[in-house]
Amino acid sequence: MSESKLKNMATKVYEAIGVQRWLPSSPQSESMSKSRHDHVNRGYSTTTSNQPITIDQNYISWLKEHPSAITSFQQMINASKGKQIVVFLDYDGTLSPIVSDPECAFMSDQMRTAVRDVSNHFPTAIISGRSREKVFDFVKLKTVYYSGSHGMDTMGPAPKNVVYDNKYLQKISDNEGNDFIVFQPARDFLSAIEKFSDTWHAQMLREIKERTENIKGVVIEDNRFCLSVHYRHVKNEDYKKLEEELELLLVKNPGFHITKGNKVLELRPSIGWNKGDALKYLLDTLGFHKSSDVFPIYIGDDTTDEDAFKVLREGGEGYPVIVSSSPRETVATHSLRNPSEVQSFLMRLGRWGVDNATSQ
Ligand SMILES: O=P(O)(O)OC[C@H]1O[C@H](O[C@H]2O[C@H](CO)[C@@H](O)[C@H](O)[C@H]2O)[C@H](O)[C@@H](O)[C@@H]1O
Repeated sequence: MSESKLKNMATKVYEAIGVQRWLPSSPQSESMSKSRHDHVNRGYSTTTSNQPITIDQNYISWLKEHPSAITSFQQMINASKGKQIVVFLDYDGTLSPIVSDPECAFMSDQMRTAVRDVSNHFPTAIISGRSREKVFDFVKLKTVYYSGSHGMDTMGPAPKNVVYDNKYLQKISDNEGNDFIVFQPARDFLSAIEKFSDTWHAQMLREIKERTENIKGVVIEDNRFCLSVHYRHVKNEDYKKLEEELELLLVKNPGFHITKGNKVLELRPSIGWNKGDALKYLLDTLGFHKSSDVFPIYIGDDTTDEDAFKVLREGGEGYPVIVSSSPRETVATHSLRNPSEVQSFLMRLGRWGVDNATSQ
């Protein structure tokens, strides 16, 4: 299927389900622009067990452009005044540390508590490259929206006043009678592929395995609407070969493209839908059609999170936060060093939610 056909199809999907694009227009507030240039209250060097830790000067300069979201917390709260805070989180590298085995990227109980406390006060969604089911298995919270396969498979507590088309957008209930919404914008694409013998990912998985069986260290992960090919354990000299094999695979499967993440190559259907689209879709579903009503916070560490940061920057509102302990090219305005800083930030936000609820 050609790329233009796929694009048309994606447009039709949006029209069919009545997705309104969330396109905020108001300029960046003064307090937000000011907070970008706030002094960053992180030590230039520090010590643990008498061992000096030197912080890279390039990182310090970068921090001035992307101040700590913890240090700037109060400015963020000021900028959100009168608006509903909505929290978006990436999973790997944000809520769990990067580990060498993708199956073992567990979330700590403390992080789970922090996310739960935040979700008790603010609508909260996790948008991940992994399959939705896998993220749920790690997080295990029913109060949160899950958007897997880079936003192509979204599920969460069913909001009121939503019109279901029972194809792309469905309502399901669990054994306890709780209602959930499921939104899969790439569904047409999957069924088109499914017309041929078995499912596309079964075919692709088989072919990737065949093509990469002689490359030591490759780990393939089935993320339902996307396939991840991990190369963290592949020797540098074998990387080129892996890339070439995947490019050859795309020649036979032109409806797919490759994106690059953290030591991972991802095969994705070319439907023009990314984490930024998922963010806009979720805001719309939650009833925030006007940017002036909402203050979205998005925290993520991956290149794929940049699409969501861009949505917030284009709107001039919200709070895009990159998780990185080294200088990185990013459109995020703020930063957190690692998942443990993400946890501190979320704990503070959860506490603020409690205080704010009791003071009202
Ligand atoms: O959008 P995300 O939630 O950040 O998912 C992106 C990919 O994350 C996972 O891979 C990354 O984390 C692994 C565990 O720490 C690590 O071993 C791997 O090298 C990283 O790329 C996940 O396994 C992928 O499927 C996701 O696409």
